[in-house]
Amino acid sequence: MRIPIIAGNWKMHKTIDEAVQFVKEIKDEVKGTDVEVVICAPFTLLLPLKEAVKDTNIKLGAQNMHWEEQGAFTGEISPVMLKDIGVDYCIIGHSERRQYFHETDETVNKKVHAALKHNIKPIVCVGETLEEREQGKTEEIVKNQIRKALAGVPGAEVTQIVIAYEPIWAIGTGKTATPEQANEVIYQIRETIKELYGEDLCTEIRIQYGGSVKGSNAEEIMNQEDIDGALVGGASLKADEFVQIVNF
Ligand SMILES: O=C(CO)COP(=O)(O)O
Repeated sequence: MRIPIIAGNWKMHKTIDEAVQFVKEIKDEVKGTDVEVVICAPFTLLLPLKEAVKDTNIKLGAQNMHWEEQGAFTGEISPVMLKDIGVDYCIIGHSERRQYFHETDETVNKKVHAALKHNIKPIVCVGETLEEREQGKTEEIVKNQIRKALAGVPGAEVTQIVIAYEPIWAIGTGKTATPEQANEVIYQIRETIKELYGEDLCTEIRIQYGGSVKGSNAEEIMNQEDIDGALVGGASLKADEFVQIVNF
């Protein structure tokens, strides 16, 4: 039985006051849910949010991390630092990081290993561009990203990982993949996990969809057989919209 996970990815948004206020507004509204609720916030908000989510069912995630524990890496944040705050999750390999900050399949893999070592659950993002989809390469691209992201991860740890399928053409564009399109690729991802880790583990691992998820389409997406949750960008910034998605 996979517990669905709905995670907000706030990207580069919100001040401390806004973040704390957001938690105040949603905490009673989401406490009855059966899904796991996560907010992935900018680094500056993690400590105040940790305090704000105390005694709630809301978990905390970061949006990136370095793979080293410490060192001369100006501007970076390590898994040790995130664990020190008490972060539960970290998004790894978001397409915006791949596109704007030179994240590669290799650095994604290093970060996945580092996160697992420090008991931070990685939310690993994969997804194709519009051009790749139009060329019929979606499956090949996504399967390849999965194999490289998980390289060297033992079966005993793989179910700690959450995978987020985020077609790049659906991020922030208002263009959602149809629930069937999303489910089809997520099914293929599960097949890849099956090839790598066998039948049991592939039915345990959670795979989210991300890309223009909002209150009005959350239910049809979440009702798909292989989709175990959502990674929500823009709509996770508005308290009422995020509550609606969590309570789909
Ligand atoms: O990138 C996303 C979540 O990580 C999706 O963003 P939007 O929900 O704004 O399309």
